[in-house]
Amino acid sequence: MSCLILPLSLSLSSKSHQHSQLTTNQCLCPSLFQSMDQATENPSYPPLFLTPGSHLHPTPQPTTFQPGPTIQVPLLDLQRLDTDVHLFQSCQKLGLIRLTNHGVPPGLSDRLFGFAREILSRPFERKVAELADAAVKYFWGTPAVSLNSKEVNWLEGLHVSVSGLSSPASESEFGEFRNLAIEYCEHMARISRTLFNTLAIDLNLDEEQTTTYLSESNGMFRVYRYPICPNPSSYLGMEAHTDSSVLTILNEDDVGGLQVLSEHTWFNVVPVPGTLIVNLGDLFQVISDDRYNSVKHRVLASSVTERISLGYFVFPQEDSVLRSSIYNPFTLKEFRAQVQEDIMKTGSKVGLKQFRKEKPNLN
Ligand SMILES: O=C(O)CCC(=O)C(=O)O
Ligand SMILES: [Fe+2]
Repeated sequence: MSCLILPLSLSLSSKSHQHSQLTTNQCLCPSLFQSMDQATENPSYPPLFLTPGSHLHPTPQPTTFQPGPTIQVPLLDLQRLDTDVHLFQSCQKLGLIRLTNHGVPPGLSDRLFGFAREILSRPFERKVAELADAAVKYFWGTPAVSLNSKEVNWLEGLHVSVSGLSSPASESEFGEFRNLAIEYCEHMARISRTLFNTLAIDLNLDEEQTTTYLSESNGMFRVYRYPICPNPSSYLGMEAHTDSSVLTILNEDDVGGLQVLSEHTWFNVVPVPGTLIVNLGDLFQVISDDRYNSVKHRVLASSVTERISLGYFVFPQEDSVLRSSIYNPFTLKEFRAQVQEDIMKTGSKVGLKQFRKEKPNLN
């Protein structure tokens, strides 16, 4: 029997999530009702994610999402990068590495995870009210604060720009969280700079490019919570995407769910405590003339356990022109504008294809 969830009106922009222009849905699927106890009347969950009986449940995707085989992510020691011949090959092949010996104190990560959990488990209405105009922004149902995705992403999160963290507006409610986030982002900046400087050697970047193609002050920090999902084969925690950054650093709890696409297969990335995952973003692919790969990834939803992860994204200087033999020159600002325009038009990110000098032959 197919599971019927009948949305009468569901417009999947982040605005529509927030104002719930959703009317009655009816779900006739018994298995969903069985999962109800877990997912359910959690007052901290966005109404969009409440149980099928809540009348606000969105339409499931037609595709089914499943765990895949496990991938061995190359493990690199941040203290030994110079001598680690595997760095370039690892990044080129998969676009993903695991970092050990990265110097982030375990206590700092633990406290940040603790705060993230505490803030996100506040009642939904409180999160919305407190974070409406705050430097720390709350979002749900979409992969990022300003992305109007056509898919429902089974997640909620906090978004803050590194420059926003130092603004006085972020102090009050989030004092302690903010202090930890500042300290954490300083570590992220150090790690991304160390990695980028090493990779820059292989890219033959000159001094100016090495400086301007990575701007630590232009970083972004997000905390994600992936709520329990009654029907995880029909929804993704985060939809498949490549990151728009130069580099992304992920720190996850032990729940798992991250998957990467390699040779047409979705592989599970199994959490390894104490390590960080680094993935290359679109802008790294550009400045490497496609020698390095911006890896496609996604996050599975879970019907059993909530998942928390921390994401740090680093970008070039806003007005720095990225040059490549394969792509037309563009700035970060132009790239972001194009991504937003594509999402508005098509419901998803088109990405680097838009900037290619020679568009791929579609025939
Ligand atoms: O939560 C995760 O592990 C992945 C997050 C992610 O892909 C992103 O923020 O772009
Ligand atoms: Fe991502």
